[in-house]
Amino acid sequence: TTLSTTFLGQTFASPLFNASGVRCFDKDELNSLLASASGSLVTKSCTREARTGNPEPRYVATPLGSINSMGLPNKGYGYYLDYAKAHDYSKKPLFMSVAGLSLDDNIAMVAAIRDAALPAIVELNLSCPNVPGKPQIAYDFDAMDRMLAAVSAEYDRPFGVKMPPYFDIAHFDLAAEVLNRYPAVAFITCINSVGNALVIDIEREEVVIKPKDGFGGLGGDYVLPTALANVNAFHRRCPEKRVIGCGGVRSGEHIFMHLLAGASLVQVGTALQEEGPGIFARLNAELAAILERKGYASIDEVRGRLKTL
Ligand SMILES: CC(C)(C)CCc1c(C(=O)O)[nH]c(=O)[nH]c1=O
Repeated sequence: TTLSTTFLGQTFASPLFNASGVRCFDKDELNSLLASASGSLVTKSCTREARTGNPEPRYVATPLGSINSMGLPNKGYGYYLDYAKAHDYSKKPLFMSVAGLSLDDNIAMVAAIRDAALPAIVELNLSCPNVPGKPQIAYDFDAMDRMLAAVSAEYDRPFGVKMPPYFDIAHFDLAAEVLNRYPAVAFITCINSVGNALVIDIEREEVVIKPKDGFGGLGGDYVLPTALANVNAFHRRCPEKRVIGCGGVRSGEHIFMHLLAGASLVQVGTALQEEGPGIFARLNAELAAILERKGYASIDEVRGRLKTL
């Protein structure tokens, strides 16, 4: 059996890599992912200028996952573009995550990435903030449409989008309708963290993270069924596009679920943060054992095979 697959014309020895934001802040962390058994790596979502992000504690692990309100700390897009220019693409493909604070910032960043003419694959973070008082871009369908029209006009190559979870069938329909207007959107990464959760420490009778009164994005075991639903919903609605699964992956079995639901590649967030890049060797082995046991020759045969009753 083989874990290798091709995606946007590039070869991946394993379908597994980090979720953007996790262990990918600077070149040391990125090089640790490069040295790991992951099939790829993605950079921390970048903004035009470097950001320190929110005050700590801003990430906390819990028995069932994690909560975070990092506040987009990053080195600025130039740092990650330099990393992408120096990267050896024969080792493994590289994704760049972009999360501009405005449409103009996204345009400026993707134009610079375009001009660098690299094999790097852009993942546009649509959980990026909207104007104050309005929901994140991906929850404001007109704003998402305008953002994708502008970015796809500027960035004349295939790219992908990182989506927050949706919870209403009508929202799956509306979001997919917008995405299907843009053939340049070649893949959809589902899901980003489940927004604005609240974790409470009863001994201290306190929240556990400092920013936003303790409200933050949820990851880990809590989100696996929601992640699988979003992967499958967009897999069904966007047959011309690929889906990257993200959310709740901690074992080979979870990866297999994402593949059945329609994922082509699979990202690991909370479990990678907690276990470290060594997790990819463990997950590759667990996934290969499942494929062997079930008689699958490759992960491509599993994709989208989920049966309904
Ligand atoms: C939530 C934003 C700060 C607008 C984007 C960056 C981001 C963050 C973050 O930097 O707080 N955390 C996540 O779990 N997902 C994200 O996409």
